[in-house]
Amino acid sequence: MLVRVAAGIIIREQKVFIALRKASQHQGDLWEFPGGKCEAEESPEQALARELQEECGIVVKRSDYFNTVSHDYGDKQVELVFFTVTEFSGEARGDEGQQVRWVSVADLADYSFPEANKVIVDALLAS
Ligand SMILES: Nc1nc2c([nH]c(=O)n2[C@H]2C[C@H](O)[C@@H](COP(=O)(O)OP(=O)(O)OP(=O)(O)O)O2)c(=O)[nH]1
Ligand SMILES: [Mg+2]
Repeated sequence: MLVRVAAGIIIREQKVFIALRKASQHQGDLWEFPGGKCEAEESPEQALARELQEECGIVVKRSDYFNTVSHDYGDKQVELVFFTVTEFSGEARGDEGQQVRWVSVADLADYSFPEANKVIVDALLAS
């Protein structure tokens, strides 16, 4: 099963917004950049905007392509399209009951992310 996912690296005042995946979800109990699966006929940008509104309650005003990561989890193959989100309206929150946090880029090293995120987190830490 190959799924295409759009995820947002939401940045405000040098901090990044991350969310904890629910234990019951795939790659559960790990931190993520919020986002979700692209529906048929939906571009990654459109999926990103929809998912961030649903999961975090924000309206994306500016997103920029960051990187694409393909990863095989064995039970699931994902193509993750990451965007930075630097302008949005609303206050980012966990609208699906998920724990959320604004963390400084350097502190991302203290959080456990799914394996596919390693290259992204490393790139942010090096930036
Ligand atoms: N959103 C997000 N998903 C990630 C990240 N890293 C990573 O490996 N994934 C994987 C976990 C999942 O297999 C898939 C994303 O699925 P999802 O659970 O967010 O999808 P969704 O929001 O549409 O949720 P659902 O309808 O399946 O509940 O991508 C990440 O940083 N953010
Ligand atoms: Mg999601």
